[in-house]
Amino acid sequence: MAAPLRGQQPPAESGYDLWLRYVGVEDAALRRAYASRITHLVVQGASPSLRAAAGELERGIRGLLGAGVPVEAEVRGQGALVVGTPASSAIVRHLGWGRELDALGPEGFVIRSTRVADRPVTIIASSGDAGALYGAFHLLRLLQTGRPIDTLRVAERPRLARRMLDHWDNLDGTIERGYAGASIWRWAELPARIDPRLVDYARANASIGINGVVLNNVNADPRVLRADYLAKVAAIASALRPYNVRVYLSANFGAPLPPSSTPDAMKKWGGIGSLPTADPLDPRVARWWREKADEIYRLIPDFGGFLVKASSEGMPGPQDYGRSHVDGANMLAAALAPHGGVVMWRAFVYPKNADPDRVKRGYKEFVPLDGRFAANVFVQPKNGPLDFQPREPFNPLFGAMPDTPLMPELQITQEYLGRATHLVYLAPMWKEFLDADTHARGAGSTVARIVERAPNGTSGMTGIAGVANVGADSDWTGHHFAQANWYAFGRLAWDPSLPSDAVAEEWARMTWSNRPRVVRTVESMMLGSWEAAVSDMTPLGLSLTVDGQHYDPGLERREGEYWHADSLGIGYDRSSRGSDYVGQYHEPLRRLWDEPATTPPELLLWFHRVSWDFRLPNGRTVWAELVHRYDDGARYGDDLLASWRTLAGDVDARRWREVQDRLEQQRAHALRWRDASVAYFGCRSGRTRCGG
Ligand SMILES: CO[C@H]1[C@H](O)[C@@H](O)[C@H](O)O[C@@H]1C(=O)O
Repeated sequence: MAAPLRGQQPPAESGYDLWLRYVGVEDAALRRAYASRITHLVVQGASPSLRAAAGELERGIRGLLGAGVPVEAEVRGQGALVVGTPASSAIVRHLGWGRELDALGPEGFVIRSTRVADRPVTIIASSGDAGALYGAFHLLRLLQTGRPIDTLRVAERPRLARRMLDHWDNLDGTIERGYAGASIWRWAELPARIDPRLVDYARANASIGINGVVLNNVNADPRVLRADYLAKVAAIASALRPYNVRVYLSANFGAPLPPSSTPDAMKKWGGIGSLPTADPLDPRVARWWREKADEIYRLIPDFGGFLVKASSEGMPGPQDYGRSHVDGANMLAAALAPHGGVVMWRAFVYPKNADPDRVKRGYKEFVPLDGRFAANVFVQPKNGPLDFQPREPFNPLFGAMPDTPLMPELQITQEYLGRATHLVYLAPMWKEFLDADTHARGAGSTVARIVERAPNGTSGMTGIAGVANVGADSDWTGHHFAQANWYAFGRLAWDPSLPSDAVAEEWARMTWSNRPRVVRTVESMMLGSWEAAVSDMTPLGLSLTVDGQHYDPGLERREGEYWHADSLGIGYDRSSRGSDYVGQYHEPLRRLWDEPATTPPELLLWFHRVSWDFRLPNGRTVWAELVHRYDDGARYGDDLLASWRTLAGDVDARRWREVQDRLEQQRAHALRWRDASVAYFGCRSGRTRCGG
C-alpha cells in the first residue's frame, strides 16, 4: 500500500505488524487476570526454535500487559509460564505427558493450567521444538483475542503435514500476479545481507503454522538452481529455519540444458547446464538432477523439495520428449528421495489435443497416471479445474486419484478477485472447496478428508499450498484486509475444519480491536465479501469474464470459449448432452449436475446452456437473476463503505484512511463491472439496446 520499507523501523500504523500487533489489553480486569497468571517466563532449552518462542512470548506479553515479565531458569512462586519439550525441560519431563505429546507429533502441542511444586503454572509443551513455538503463538492468540487463560486445556496438532506458501517471485524482484510491491527476498543483496524483514515474515508464518515456502515463481527461471543463487537460497533458509519454515524451489524442467539468450527465452528453452536434452529417461539427465540435489542438500540440509510446472503454458516438460508426467516427476523424486525431499508436480495442464473443453483436460491427463507416481511425489491440482476463478466447482481430480497424494493449490493473491484493491475475504471460498463432498467413497468423502489422508505407502504425504499475496509494501499485502487471507490460509491449512467466521473473528480482534462493535463490523464486512465479488464478476457459474490483465471486465474476449451468450440463451453445456465434463464427477453429483433443475444456481451456467427465461428455484428468470446479482454485488461496495465509516474513531487514523481509500476504489470498480456486464448481456440477449 505504501512505499517499500528499506530497513527502517516501520511505523505502528503501517500495518507492518500484521496480526502480531500485541497492543495493550484494554479491559483492565482482564489485563490483571492475565498478569496474575503470567508473572514470569521459564523456557528450558536453547534451540533456535525455543529461543524464538521465548522471544515472541516476551515481546507479546510486554505489549499486551504493558510491562515485560522476567525470564527465569526455574519456577519461582505463582504464575510461571513454562515452555519446553520433555527433552529440553526437566519440568515438562516430570509432568509425565510424554506419550500424549508423542501422539500429537513434533508440531503439535498442549497448553495446560496445572501446578508444579504446588504452584499454579501454565505449561506449553510439545514433543518437538517446533510444537513449542506453535504453542507459544497459540497462547499469545488467546491473549490477543481476550480469552480466559485460567483453566487451559488445549491440545492441538496440524491436520496436514506440509502447509505451504508458494511465491510467484521472479529473480528480478517482480512478482507474477503480485499486487503488494516487489519481492521481499531482495536477491541482489543476498547472501551478504539478509533483510531483517525476513524474520518478521517467518514469525508471521509460524504464528499460523505455515511450515514451508516455495521462494520462486512456478514459471521458473532455471538460474535459481545455479550455485550463486543456491547460496542466496541457503541464506534465506537460515533466516526462516528457527521458525520451522523450510524452503522449497520451483524447478525448471529444462534446467540441464545450456543457457539461452534472453530471460524470457531462458524460462522456456534455456537451462543452466550443458546437456543436449532434458529427457527424464536419459541417464545423463537423471544424474544431472541427482548431483544438483546433492549440491542443494549440502547447503540446505532441510531443503523441502521441488515444485514443478511442466508441459504447461509453454514451460518445458517430459512431454517435449514424448515422456509422461510420471516419468518426469519420478526422475526428480529419485534425486530428492535420498535426502527426504518431495516433488510437488502441478496438474495445471490443458493441452488442446486432450479435449475441446479446457476444464476436462487436467483430469484426462492425470487420472490414468494414478498410483504410478513415486512415494515422495505430490500431484498438485488447483482447487478448481479452470484457473482460480471467483467460483468454480471443485476440481474432479479430488476423488479420482485415490492412490496419489494430492496437495491442493489455492490462490491467496487475488488475481481474479480485484487484486489488492478489493476487500474479498477468501476463507468462505476455500471452505466451500474443502467441505465439498466428492462422494468418491460414498457420502462424506469431502475434499478435506481426501487431502488429510495420505494413500497407502505414502505416509506423511499430506499438504496444501497457497499462492502468496506477500510483497515488500509496508503492509505486506497491499490492502490491510488482504492480510486476513494470508492469515486464514494458514489457519485452514492447520485445521481445515475451522469455520470461516471464527477465523475472521480471531483476525479482526488481533488486527483491529477487541471492542465488540469493531469485531462485529469487521467480521460482517468480511463474511459477505466473497459472494459479493462472485456476483459482481462471475455470477451463476460464469468464468473468465475478465480482460487480459485479469482485473477489468473483458466479456467480449472469451465469449464462445468459456460460455456462450446469444439471443437464445447463455452458458456452457457441460452436461452429458454437451462436453460431458459432468461425467468426471462421482454419483450422485454426475446425475444432479447433469440437469439444470438440480444444479445449484451458483454453478448453473458452468454446467448448462439455458434460455434467458429459464426459471431458477427462487422464481426469477436467468436474465432477471443475472441483473439482480450484478446489482447486489455492486451494492456491497456501498455497504462496506457505510460499515467502515462507523469505525472511524475506533481504528488508528492511517489504517482507517488507507482502507477507506481502497473501499472507494472498490465501489467504483464494482459499479463499472455491473454496468459493463449488464450492458453486454443485455445486448447479446436482445433484452436491451446495444452500444447505448
Ligand atoms: C504462474 O502462472 C500463472 C498465470 O500467471 C496465471 O494467470 C494463471 O492463473 O495460472 C498460471 C499458473 O498457475 O501456472
